[in-house]
Amino acid sequence: MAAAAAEVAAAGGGGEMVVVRLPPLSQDDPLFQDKKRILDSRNLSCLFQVPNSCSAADAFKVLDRMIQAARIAHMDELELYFTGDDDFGPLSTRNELESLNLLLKILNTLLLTANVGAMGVLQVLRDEILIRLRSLELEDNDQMVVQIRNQNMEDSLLKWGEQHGVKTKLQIAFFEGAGRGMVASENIDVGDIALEIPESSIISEELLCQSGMFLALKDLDSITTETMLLLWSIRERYNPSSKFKIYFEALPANFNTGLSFGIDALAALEGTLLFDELMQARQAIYCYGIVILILQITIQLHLRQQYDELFPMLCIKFPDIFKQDVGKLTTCLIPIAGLLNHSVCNFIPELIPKFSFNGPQVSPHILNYGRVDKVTKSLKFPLSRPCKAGEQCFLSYGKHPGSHLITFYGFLPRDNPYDVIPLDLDTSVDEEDSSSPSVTTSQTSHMVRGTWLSRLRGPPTYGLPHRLVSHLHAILGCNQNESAPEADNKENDRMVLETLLSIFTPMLEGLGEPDDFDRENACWDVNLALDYKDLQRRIVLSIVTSCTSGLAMLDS
Ligand SMILES: C[S@@+](CC[C@H](N)C(=O)[O-])C[C@H]1O[C@@H](n2cnc3c(N)ncnc32)[C@H](O)[C@@H]1O
Repeated sequence: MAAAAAEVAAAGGGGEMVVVRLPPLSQDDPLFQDKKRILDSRNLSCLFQVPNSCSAADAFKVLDRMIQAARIAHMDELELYFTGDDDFGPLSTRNELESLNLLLKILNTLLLTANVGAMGVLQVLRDEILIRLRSLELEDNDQMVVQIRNQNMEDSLLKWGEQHGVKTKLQIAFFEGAGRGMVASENIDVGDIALEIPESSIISEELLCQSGMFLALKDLDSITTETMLLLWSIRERYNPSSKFKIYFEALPANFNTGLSFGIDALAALEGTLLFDELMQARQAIYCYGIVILILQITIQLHLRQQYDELFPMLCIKFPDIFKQDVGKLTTCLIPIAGLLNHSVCNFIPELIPKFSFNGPQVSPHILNYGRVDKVTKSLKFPLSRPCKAGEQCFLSYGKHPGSHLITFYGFLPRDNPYDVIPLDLDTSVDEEDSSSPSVTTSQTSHMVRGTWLSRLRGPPTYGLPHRLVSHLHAILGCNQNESAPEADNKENDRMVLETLLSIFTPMLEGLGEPDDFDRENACWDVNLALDYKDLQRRIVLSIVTSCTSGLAMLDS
């Protein structure tokens, strides 16, 4: 947070004001214009003033506006696309966690230097944010099932970590369907550091640079950091005196991901987006594999096999790590932190009707961990929301759709807001033709997702994305008009819903009926492929159902 010093300004009536500044929107943000438009339409800026002497109720009114501004600043592309301009939020757990944590950080910084007058109101604001963050705990009533297993290897790994300066409030446990994960060994609050890994225990390019292998490889043309890390890891894995011996021994014996799908699983996926994604990823690996094979001859190691084994692990990228501090490093292996399981940012429970899925409804505890602390020379994993003793602590691997998570990690989360189906409408209209200036009707790339994630089911959008609906109104030449007779507007809605039905009904038919498969005896990859197909079917079916019930509403 840039210069969030305690600022106190004189108010008109002689009283004093606390000034809270949010970071201005970055002009480099591709969503800058959209965000600015929404902020302006709500008369919000990044500057807020709260009189020192105001009541808690008045302070909360300003806080609500601060939170609104923070939510808009943290909107991602999907939230912008799926959220109507009049949706004040909360928009998603991720958005809410990021927004509240930003405000908490600003208020904590202000409190460090605040005068006595400002202290009271700042504390009221900070406490309210903590209450809101702690209330997100309520979601964790349905965790993954713990399994009792021999975990000598995992205990050795934690002991190894301790000896190498790792500090942690987490233990390792086994979970049904997810392998190992990390569990809070005590109550950990918002902002507490759950895990701290010294830079010297991270397998990164810097470590590589200190090895003899780096000297041998660095002059090879087009060798990437990932390849060098891979080669280093393969050799180090069999080095009996390696500092990382225990870490390598504790790696999973096999990685079951989409990249290792067999022919039956691929056949089940034919015609889906995941099929295309898997083919592309395999192609990329094939090219990458050629580089490896050349190197294999050069350094005479039996690489291919280990390459296949290690590739997914090496795919675990931490793109933000070292961003500011070291600059170029992007990929690294982080012992112990690599045991944190992923949770998608589910929606806030009161907003998501739980009729669609009955599985675990959890959201990540760790969202931001991207920087090596220059002072402590360690990578810290602070909590963005509390984790109670005994509960699994989840990390967000990023805003990934299910297809990506299957391809590289081998699992498919439920209720993932990033599971969207892209829709290319190849007609565009001049924006001037649109009666609604807030909608980019020339945008032809649209998308849909499960309509169970929408708050609005009735007109004007019937649970469908407002941008898509507005675009269709425009290209069908049937824009809504408040002064037109109701029957005309209904007819316009009908045209849009029927057009959508004509797109999605064949798509649903193309996905076929749910397979009458003996799931119990099917291989893991076929089951995962079928889960994915079921999810696609459920998304498309929800669109068809929303259109059909919209048409029924228009009839009634
Ligand atoms: C970085 S590792 C996490 C530790 C891993 N569970 C282990 O036993 O080593 C990533 C792998 O954990 C599993 N995983 C992570 N999050 C999961 C989730 N929410 N559901 C199911 N499996 C998950 C997947 O197998 C994934 O490839």
